[in-house]
Amino acid sequence: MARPLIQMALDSLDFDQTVALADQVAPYVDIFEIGTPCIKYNGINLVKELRQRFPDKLLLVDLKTMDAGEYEAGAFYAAGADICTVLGVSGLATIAGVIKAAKKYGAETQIDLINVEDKSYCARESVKLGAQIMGIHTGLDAQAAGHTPFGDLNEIAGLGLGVRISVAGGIKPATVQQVVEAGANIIVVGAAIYGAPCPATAASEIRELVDAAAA
Ligand SMILES: O=C([C@H](O)CO)[C@H](O)[C@H](O)COP(=O)(O)O
Repeated sequence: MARPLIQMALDSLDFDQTVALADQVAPYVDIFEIGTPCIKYNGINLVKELRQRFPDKLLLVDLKTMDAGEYEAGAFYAAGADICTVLGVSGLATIAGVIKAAKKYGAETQIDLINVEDKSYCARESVKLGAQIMGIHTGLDAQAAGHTPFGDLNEIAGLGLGVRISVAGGIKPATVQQVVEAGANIIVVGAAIYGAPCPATAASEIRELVDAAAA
């Protein structure tokens, strides 16, 4: 099995704390995600800062675009994003716009399937348009209501779409093996790292667990 990537969700609103956390966990993760609240609060300068500080990391900007796909995402790809997210619920025209912007910069598009009613249909159509990553995502509010991403992950992995699958939504050490075995290629971790007493230690533990599960 190819080594799954670990994506660190940077969900703080504070610019300096975000950069400091990225510094701490950098040795253990593959992708820095600038989370939606974080990018809304800090804007494109944070993309430029992380791009400059971490030229070897993949940078995902969690725009969760809902409209004006090409126009909105284009600026973030231009600033150095390797991946931008677009909401599956936005519809195929907006998804196609983000994909068009990504292609212009040799970058990638992730479809966030959060709250999409027919996830299989959305995933299939998005792949036809050229999306490279399907994002299985149970958001923070849905997590608080007791939901998990595991059922959706099994559904989308079972389609055999030939694209990478990202999973997010309360992933922690105890659930790493389950999501790797279910077919996730990108493991997104936020609170289980940034909420730990030592984020670097927590990230290191997740790295070991991911690599062991994939071995
Ligand atoms: O995308 C996220 C959330 O919707 C806020 O934008 C989180 O970054 C994602 O859920 C990962 O964080 P955890 O669930 O805390 O692991």
